[in-house]
Amino acid sequence: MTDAETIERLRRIGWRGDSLPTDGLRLARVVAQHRAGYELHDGEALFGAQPAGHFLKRSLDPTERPAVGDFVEVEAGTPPHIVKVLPRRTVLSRAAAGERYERQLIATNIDYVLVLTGLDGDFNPARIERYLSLIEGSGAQSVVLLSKLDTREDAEESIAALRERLAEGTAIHAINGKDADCIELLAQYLQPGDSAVLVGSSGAGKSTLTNTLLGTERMATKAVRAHDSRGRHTTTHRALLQLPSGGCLIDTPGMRELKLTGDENLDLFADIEELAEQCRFADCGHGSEPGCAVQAALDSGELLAERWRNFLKLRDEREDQAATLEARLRRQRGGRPPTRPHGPRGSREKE
Ligand SMILES: Nc1nc2c(ncn2[C@@H]2O[C@H](COP(=O)(O)OP(=O)(O)OP(=O)(O)O)[C@@H](O)[C@H]2O)c(=O)[nH]1
Ligand SMILES: [Zn+2]
Repeated sequence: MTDAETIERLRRIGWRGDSLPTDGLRLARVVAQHRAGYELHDGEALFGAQPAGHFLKRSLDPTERPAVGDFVEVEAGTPPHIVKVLPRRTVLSRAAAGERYERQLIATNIDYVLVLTGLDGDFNPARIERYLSLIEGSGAQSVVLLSKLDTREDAEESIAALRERLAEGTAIHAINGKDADCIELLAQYLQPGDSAVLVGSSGAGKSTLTNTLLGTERMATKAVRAHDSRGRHTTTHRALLQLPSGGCLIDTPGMRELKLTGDENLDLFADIEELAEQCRFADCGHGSEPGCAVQAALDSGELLAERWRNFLKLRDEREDQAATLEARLRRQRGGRPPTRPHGPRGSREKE
């Protein structure tokens, strides 16, 4: 195969570079990670690989290890070894409090995260908001897809409420995942070289939409998938789907549901942060303190109670996680209190 052909193949699975590695190394994309190793795709076929020794050092920041979505340089061998991870253009990650505080990569080099929610019983604007906050800052663009439009006659109301709630300019499309019209509608996010992931809770319609996008190249049905999950080989066939539109869909178990834990970015609530800055006390708890701008906004209706509750929920989760982590670190240090980077906070009135 000529270099031009190899480059063409790699471009089709999302690579943006223009020169191939030398020294007999080849380029490939990580499409799945198993306990036993990595599953790679070179634009033509899948193959297994192991990480080179330097990726296994305990001292290595885990985010520097190969992750799903990465383009990597591979050394031939039995098995082949991943020797280098190329720079990432986007990084989807979440905070993980394990043995030590670390960031856990979900996927890299993803251009679009399609957040799918059914307009049926599954419809939950707060959950959509939390998905978006997880994606925010990753470099990937989020696209909200509302499936099962065909099952609702009054969907307009739900869609309008959601639009009102999400940041202006957020892409929102209501679809019937079984209808081939989706192909054209979503083509803008699945252009040649684009990488997308489809996330959403069970039953939202991810497989249905994937099948529609694949057209004739049908994906395994639910029954078949249950069977497939036992055999690694067949499961990995689904890991990277090249769509007729030219884009590719990375579909790895575990990514589909993008667990909503960790330090979701709170930037989506910038308006609330701004409000809080106007409170009289710098450490206002936004309860019954005099001069609380948040309470005033809630009273006047400027701030919706539900939005405020969502903000608190997200913040509490983050604080819980930080506290758990701190306690664990303290135990490891033998009970000494943590050293704080800043002094104690008192009730300071703002100047
Ligand atoms: N009427 C209608 N039904 C849909 C639509 N999308 C999905 N469904 C149905 O909803 C059910 C669940 O769809 P799936 O595609 O299996 O959902 P999933 O998100 O892949 O679910 P998991 O595999 O559990 O993660 C199926 O019975 C689909 O036929 C839609 O747009 N309209
Ligand atoms: Zn306040």
